[in-house]
Amino acid sequence: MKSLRISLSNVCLDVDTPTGERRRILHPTSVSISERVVAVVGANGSGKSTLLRLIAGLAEPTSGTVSFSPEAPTSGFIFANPTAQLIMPVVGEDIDFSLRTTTSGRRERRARVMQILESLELADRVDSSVYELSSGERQKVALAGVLAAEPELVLADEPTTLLDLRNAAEFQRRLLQLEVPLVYATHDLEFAAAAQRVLVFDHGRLVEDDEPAAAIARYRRLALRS
Ligand SMILES: Nc1ncnc2c1ncn2[C@@H]1O[C@H](COP(=O)(O)OP(=O)(O)OP(=O)(O)O)[C@@H](O)[C@H]1O
Repeated sequence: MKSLRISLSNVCLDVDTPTGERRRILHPTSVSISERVVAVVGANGSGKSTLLRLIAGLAEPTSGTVSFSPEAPTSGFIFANPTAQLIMPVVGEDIDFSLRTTTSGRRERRARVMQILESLELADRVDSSVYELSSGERQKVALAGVLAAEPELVLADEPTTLLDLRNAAEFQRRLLQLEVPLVYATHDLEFAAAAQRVLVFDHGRLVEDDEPAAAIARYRRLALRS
């Protein structure tokens, strides 16, 4: 696996509120990540998605820099709600669409789509509407779509929130076994514990950055304090 370092240097993000005020949703944050699997935890509204969006380039810092070494990776973003990211209405077409960035031959793509769906035990759904799938199945198709584009970095924002216990466990296992770096935000502390490093956010600030047990213990204290 290629090594990748993600560096945030004094990154701040301010947004305009509907009342015309400026609000700081990420306070100056500096962090350097080179572990393969990093989890981000924190209360609702603490800044987890903001961090992922900044890393993915979906948001621009108000000040500070986000940089990558040796170079900026192509990234795939997995959202909590897969319906938001499925592009095509039919399962096979959605994966085919993602494969267009890596595979030009139509027949070759079809074979790859079938191979991917077989690995997900969804081969019989190739011609189904994505809307007929269960949340778990849809999330698996969304992941397959993201991975089909062969991203060099995967960012996942609460990817198992909609899934039942079995599907969440299976989906988490798949994510953790990826061969590219993974940064994920989650409220599932068992899932967070499977990372190599955990970042804890609180009110738009990075307040802890440690190995999972210590970081999660800190987050529990913080969350249950009041
Ligand atoms: N475009 C925006 N405009 C205004 N406020 C925003 C915008 N994006 C995020 N925020 C605010 O920034 C704060 C942090 O949001 P963020 O989505 O990063 O939180 P989070 O930790 O991912 O929360 P959750 O666990 O609820 O998903 C929240 O208070 C949110 O309302």
